[in-house]
Amino acid sequence: MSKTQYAADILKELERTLSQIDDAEMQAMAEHILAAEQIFVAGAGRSGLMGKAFAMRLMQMGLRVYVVGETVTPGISSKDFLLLCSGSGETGSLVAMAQKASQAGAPVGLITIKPESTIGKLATTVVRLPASAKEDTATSGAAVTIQPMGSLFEQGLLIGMDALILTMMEMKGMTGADMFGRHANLE
Ligand SMILES: O=P(O)(O)OC[C@H]1O[C@](O)(CO)[C@@H](O)[C@@H]1O
Repeated sequence: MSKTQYAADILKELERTLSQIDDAEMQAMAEHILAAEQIFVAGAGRSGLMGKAFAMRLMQMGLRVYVVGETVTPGISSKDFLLLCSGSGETGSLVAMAQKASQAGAPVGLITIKPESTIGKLATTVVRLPASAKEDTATSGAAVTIQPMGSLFEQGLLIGMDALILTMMEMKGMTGADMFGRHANLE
């Protein structure tokens, strides 16, 4: 198949996936994030990279945000919010984080393919992104995506979380210009 046809097929998969996100779930996630004193973001591998991209935008919105595992990340408390990005909702390190945050009284948010997962059951608020999980692509996921492992979920995460940023900017009456002043200048 041609390279541009592959790209066109990926875009079709993404459009189908993103159009199934529930607006009310996105709104609830935005409200939790804006209500938190501090936001902690985590995900494994490529899901985590998308989480980091989201954390950058939260910082540029003027929110106090940390990526879990960084040297400057403090402890979580009940006034904070933990946002986990996990297609499967079963990644071991993230399950442990969700348990610890819950024990500390912090609400947990999850963006996932599987709201019924272990993390989904621990979470206070969930956004379902109906892509195909990395373990499914070898079998039933083939019907959902031509892409390997969690690619469709990870792409959906990036765009879905950018939509979440726009939602929160609207809620706060904020523009891109307001945020640009916080862009890194040591690059
Ligand atoms: O999103 P999940 O299910 O927590 O899985 C994360 C894992 O999936 C991958 O993103 C692969 O698609 C890995 O980089 C990472 O180990």
